Amino acid sequence: MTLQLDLFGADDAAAPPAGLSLSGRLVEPDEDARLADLIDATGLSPFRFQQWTGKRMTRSFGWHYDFEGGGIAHAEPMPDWLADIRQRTVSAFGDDPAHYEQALLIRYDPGAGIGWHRDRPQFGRVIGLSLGTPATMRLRKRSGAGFERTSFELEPGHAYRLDGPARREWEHSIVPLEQPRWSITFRTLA
Ligand SMILES: O=C(O)CCC(=O)C(=O)O
Ligand SMILES: [Fe+2]
Repeated sequence: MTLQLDLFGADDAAAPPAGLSLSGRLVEPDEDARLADLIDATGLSPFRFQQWTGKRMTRSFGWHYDFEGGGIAHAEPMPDWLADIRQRTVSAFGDDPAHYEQALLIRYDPGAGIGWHRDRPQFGRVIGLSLGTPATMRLRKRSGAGFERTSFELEPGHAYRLDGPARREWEHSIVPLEQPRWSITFRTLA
């Protein structure tokens, strides 16, 4: 797995964080659209956190993080098409697909993004597949009074993996887009 350094923004001061890896193309454009349809057909619901309702639409399989209760609980098993895409995506990074027990499907409609966060500590490594419009994932890590920052392109049909410092020390976010984007993220349990 080679890191595609040209995908990193030229203005970013920081080197790519340790623990971030990017795949090559795993999904061709015609299949990209088919996967987006399959995601939509699962019955997505607006992300909710306390009184906030996000603009992004989500559905979890395997395990579900309950933002109200603050823990994880079993969710419906992954359908076959999702287990197939997990096989392809996770094995591209040399990992065992069976270890990635959670899948989160997201559709970002125009105007929807995801704010600065680290994924919940109940989860371990994260592998994400991007579909639809290209986007930029921003990364930041506290450094003195400010932040060290970097970013990379989320190319449709390509995947990223967050482990080590990229997973545990850096926060990530995606700016709202004008065209829809879908993602499938797989997580191990911590
Ligand atoms: O859409 C993505 O690729 C990232 C989603 C994300 O950061 C999350 O669900 O924690
Ligand atoms: Fe995340």
